[in-house]
Amino acid sequence: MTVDCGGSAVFTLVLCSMKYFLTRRHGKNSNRKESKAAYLQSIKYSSSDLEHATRNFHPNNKLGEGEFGEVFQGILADGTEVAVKKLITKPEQGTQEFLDTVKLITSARYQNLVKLTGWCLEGEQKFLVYEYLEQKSLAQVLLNQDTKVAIDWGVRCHIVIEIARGLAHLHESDPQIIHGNIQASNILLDKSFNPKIGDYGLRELFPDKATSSFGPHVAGNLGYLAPEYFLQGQLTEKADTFSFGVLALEIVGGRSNLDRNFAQERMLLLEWTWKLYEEARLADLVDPNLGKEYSEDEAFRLIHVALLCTQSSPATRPSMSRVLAMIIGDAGIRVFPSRPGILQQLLQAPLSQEAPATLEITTVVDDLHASPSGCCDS
Ligand SMILES: Nc1ncnc2c1ncn2[C@@H]1O[C@H](COP(=O)(O)OP(=O)(O)OP(=O)(O)O)[C@@H](O)[C@H]1O
Repeated sequence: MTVDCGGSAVFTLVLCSMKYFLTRRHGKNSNRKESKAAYLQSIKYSSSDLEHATRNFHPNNKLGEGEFGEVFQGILADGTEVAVKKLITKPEQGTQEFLDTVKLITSARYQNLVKLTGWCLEGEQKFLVYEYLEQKSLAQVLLNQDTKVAIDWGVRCHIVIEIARGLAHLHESDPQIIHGNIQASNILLDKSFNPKIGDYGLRELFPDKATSSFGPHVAGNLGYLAPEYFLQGQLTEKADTFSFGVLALEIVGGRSNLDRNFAQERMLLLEWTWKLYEEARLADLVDPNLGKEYSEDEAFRLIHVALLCTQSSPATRPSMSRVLAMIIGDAGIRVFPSRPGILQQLLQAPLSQEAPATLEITTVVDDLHASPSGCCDS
């Protein structure tokens, strides 16, 4: 009897605590939703705010143009410097999709990601407002002959490590975000050369911007693309790993993944790296501008990891958190890479110094589509 009575008291107590816990959790969730909605409202701008900020989208304020639209430098009414992305969207791309994208981007907030500080939706006009990064993009400071600056070895290592950290964060966030377009122009640098990944979360808004549709813009970035993504549209986090590997080699080498100023065998960075790896001449890959001011151990480690990232088969590429651990020395590198992704081989065959890359690649892929056997498994 006593036991029964105690049992039912315990049962009631358990029920009450569960009810209390669930109510609190529900309360917390709805509070979180409300505060998120309030936050999104607080960073909403009108198009006239942005016109004011960018001097009516004056050409002198234009920072550049990418696959998602033009980017303008602006100063908001409170004096904050921003970069305003004027999205090219189709009328059928609805309000909800855009708002979902804004939510997704704001949810992924992290120190190594370019922060979204505002948005604007008016009719068919859609804008994203980002923090302004003073040093602009890695493509400008590392790869562009006219705008490049000297970046020492320590800073290069810092940049590679922080990009890896940012990508690992995107891949492990809930919901997962696959970038799909990691390249030097999407890595922005603040005044202390801390890198931040830009253009994340936009792939969902532009699902038809598959990289296999050729535009002159896309063709310029082909060297970053994992073969399975380029040829079959298979986008997983391992496609980002591949692009990261190519980017890491660019940072070590101080050159673009495709540089027609070099002789044929050096034109494609990934092919050239593989050749040097096989011949045990990895020091020849390191940017000659660094002279002897770099650590050979660190450079070889980075190159080794980059080759693992660019393996043909996505399954054999490491996750980004593993990549990070290997780069910073928290995990050993126990695997030897084999020849990297097949796309490089496809590109190399018809590549010449004069012909435009788009046509050459289209021809190669047309041939592949005509052939009955798959190419990515080989
Ligand atoms: N937040 C920012 N701060 C400073 N400059 C920026 C910022 N965002 C973009 N830019 C500049 O605008 C240019 C265009 O950026 P955008 O992201 O639209 O295109 P992209 O990176 O060149 O190409 P893609 O669309 O293929 O990624 C960049 O190269 C960079 O110089």
